[in-house]
Amino acid sequence: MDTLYSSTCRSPSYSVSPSSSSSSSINGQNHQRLNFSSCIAKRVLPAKVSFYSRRNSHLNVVLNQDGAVATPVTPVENETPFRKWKEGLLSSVPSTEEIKEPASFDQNKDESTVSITVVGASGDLAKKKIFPALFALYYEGCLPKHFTIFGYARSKMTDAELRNMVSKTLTCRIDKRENCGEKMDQFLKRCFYHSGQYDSQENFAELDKKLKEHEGGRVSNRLFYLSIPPNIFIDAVKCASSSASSGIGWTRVIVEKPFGRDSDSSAALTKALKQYLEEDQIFRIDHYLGKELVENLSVLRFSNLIFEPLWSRQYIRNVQLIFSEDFGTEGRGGYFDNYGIIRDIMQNHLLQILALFAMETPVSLDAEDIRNEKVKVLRSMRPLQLEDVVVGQYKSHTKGGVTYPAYTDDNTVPKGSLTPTFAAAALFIDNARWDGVPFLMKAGKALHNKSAEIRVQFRHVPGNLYNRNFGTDLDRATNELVIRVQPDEAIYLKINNKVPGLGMRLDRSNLNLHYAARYSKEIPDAYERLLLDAIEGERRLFIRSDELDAAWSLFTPVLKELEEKKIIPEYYPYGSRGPVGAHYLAARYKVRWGDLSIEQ
Ligand SMILES: NC(=O)C1=CN([C@@H]2O[C@H](COP(=O)(O)OP(=O)(O)OC[C@H]3O[C@@H](n4cnc5c(N)ncnc54)[C@H](OP(=O)(O)O)[C@@H]3O)[C@@H](O)[C@H]2O)C=CC1
Ligand SMILES: O=C1O[C@H](COP(=O)(O)O)[C@@H](O)[C@H](O)[C@H]1O
Repeated sequence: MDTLYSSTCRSPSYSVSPSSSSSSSINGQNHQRLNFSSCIAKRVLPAKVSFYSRRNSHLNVVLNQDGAVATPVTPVENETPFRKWKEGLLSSVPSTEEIKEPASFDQNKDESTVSITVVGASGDLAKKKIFPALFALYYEGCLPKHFTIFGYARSKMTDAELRNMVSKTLTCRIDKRENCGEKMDQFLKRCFYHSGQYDSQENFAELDKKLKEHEGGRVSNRLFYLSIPPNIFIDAVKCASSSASSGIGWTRVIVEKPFGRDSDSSAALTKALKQYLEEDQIFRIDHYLGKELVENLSVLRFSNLIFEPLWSRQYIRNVQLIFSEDFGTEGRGGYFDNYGIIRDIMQNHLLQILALFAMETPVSLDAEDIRNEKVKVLRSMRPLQLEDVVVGQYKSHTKGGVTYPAYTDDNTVPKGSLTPTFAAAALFIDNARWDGVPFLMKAGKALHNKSAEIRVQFRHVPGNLYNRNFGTDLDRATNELVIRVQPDEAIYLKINNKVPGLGMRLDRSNLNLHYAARYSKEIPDAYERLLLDAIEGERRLFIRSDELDAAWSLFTPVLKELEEKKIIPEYYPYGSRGPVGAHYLAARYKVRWGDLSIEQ
């Protein structure tokens, strides 16, 4: 059978049965070959994808490798999500956005525009990630025909100055360099700038006027990316929604973390956002969900028979989620000191990975089905205890004649700050699948390497015939699955193997899927995937408010305790492997950190 592709195309009027999973099963009479260059066609999705999860402004088709084959079944205007829901064909109520969307939108798809406004365009994230990701999408042909990008910030800049700033950060795909300079020029011509205050209705109304000029009377869809400090989120949302939202078409807002600093502040932020936006207009970004290997977690688990049966307390001894960076917080100390590593990395990135890893099989790949399962995991987690947390902070260290600073050497960090730059925690999911299995997390700045990985340590083989070949250290003989999220993406499984020869010597070897060796294509940056999803209205990789509440409920009590009791962090040298307390914590649950073993 052909590889199945699911695609969203721009032509109206046809829809396809999800069960049409091969060209032979497609109604013979009305085959149509569609020409399109939509980037989505290049994204392979499993056949059983929920075909109504995407916006009704797109046509979903079943494709073979070299093109699209669609069966016209029912005109799209008769198949709005609202109607499908009423007819019992959708499991969840369609979003207000979907209900509001005018029927004519589909017919005018080619004539609609998308305007992307980067609020805080002069800042670090915009330069480092957002503009380069937008260019990469353009480069790959993933942006709609009519699109405009606006930078918005207080800094005074002309369009030319913005373009100059942006151009310094653009790069071309290493696997496709042709016409790169030309593409950059074309992209930059679509970038504009408007200077304004974040709390000025007047300034946002000026932006609205400029956007309208570019939209040229077409159906206009608007995406605002809030790349600004959190204390000005609400002002910006208020002004954008009342003075610059789209009159016809959708308006969406991507909100960057941090989403509050505890349960109360997060709930207050959500409440304030919802004064101006519906939940389905809010796209809370966690860029780890856009990383290739994090997205692959569900594929690995749900489309390979060999993993899913092992995915429980019956076979898994412990799961480790490890994040480390080999640089400190220099330059971001002002932000970081108010948050610390638990809020910066654990409560969001690592916890999101844990939820995806541990969730039950969702009903479908629909955003709501996946998020429903994730939230169940988060709500099944045992409250985190202070004794299950270790905190550390890096101190100055001199190596090879170079002196690396302590966390508190940064001028923007208060002297004597106790903010953790390292933390380790033992978490438990009190449900039938994971009862008693420790989920260990570890995250730190200024460590010996930069990496993010998931390690799954399996149980011992009962009555193992080869036990005597392993000596006394049976833990070393257990299987371990490693999902290396970054750098140098890989999935490898440590197995025991006979060393070739006449004797019976065993060693541990890796069954290794090394991405650089297997795939020639460059892996897209997480922000590319997430921006594209936001443009398409795909919410699967964004955080829903109940997920956020559950994540904060887990960490808020322990964060409060750490702060109230003024727990002194364990100091570790810059560039080291972190505080020794992390080993004691793991040992309490009979776990050894996999990243610290000799053979990793
Ligand atoms: N940088 C990163 O790597 C990451 C950032 N984030 C989040 O993304 C968002 C943006 O981050 P980043 O670009 O680093 O932030 P910046 O500190 O660079 O701020 C972005 C822009 O906001 C404006 N700004 C900064 N401080 C204030 C202030 N006190 N009052 C009003 N405006 C201000 C400035 O523009 P102007 O003065 O021109 O108006 C600045 O260029 C934040 O929420 C951050 O937490 C999340 C993950 C990673
Ligand atoms: O959200 C954040 O992530 C970065 C790490 O992201 P990565 O994609 O480079 O791994 C981290 O440095 C930063 O402190 C944190 O706010």
